[in-house]
Amino acid sequence: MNIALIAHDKKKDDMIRFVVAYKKIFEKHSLFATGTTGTKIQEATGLDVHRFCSGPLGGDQEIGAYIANNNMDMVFFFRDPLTAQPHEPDVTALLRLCDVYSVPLATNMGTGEVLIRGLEQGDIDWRNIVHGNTDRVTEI
Ligand SMILES: O=C(CO)COP(=O)(O)O
Repeated sequence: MNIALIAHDKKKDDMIRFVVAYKKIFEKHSLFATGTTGTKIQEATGLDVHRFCSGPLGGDQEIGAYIANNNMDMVFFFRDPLTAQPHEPDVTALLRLCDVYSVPLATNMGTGEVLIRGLEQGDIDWRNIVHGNTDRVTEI
């Protein structure tokens, strides 16, 4: 599965702890992230993560394009609901695309726990049907 990992600054520590805790699951999948989040995950876990631009510089939109092209199966986007983001329209657009394409999305660690366990026990396997025989990007 292709998995996107994104965290606003005040949620980056949560994201690192989360990926460290579930490294054994994440390492079986292709990981994608916005720039700073991806760098921190790589440093903390040694996992291979494809990094897009930083969120405020277009990274959310790049991940949105993957979703629109059926190239992203799951999104972990740990948002900071208490801090205004300069790129709020991009954030909203990414969340919207998850809903448009029914891509499983966790916006906090609580839901993230459920989603990652669901992934491991096969609850997200229906995404393989959605893929069909389209040419999917699994790595760049
Ligand atoms: O701002 C972000 C998501 O909206 C995250 O971007 P970074 O991972 O580059 O900090």
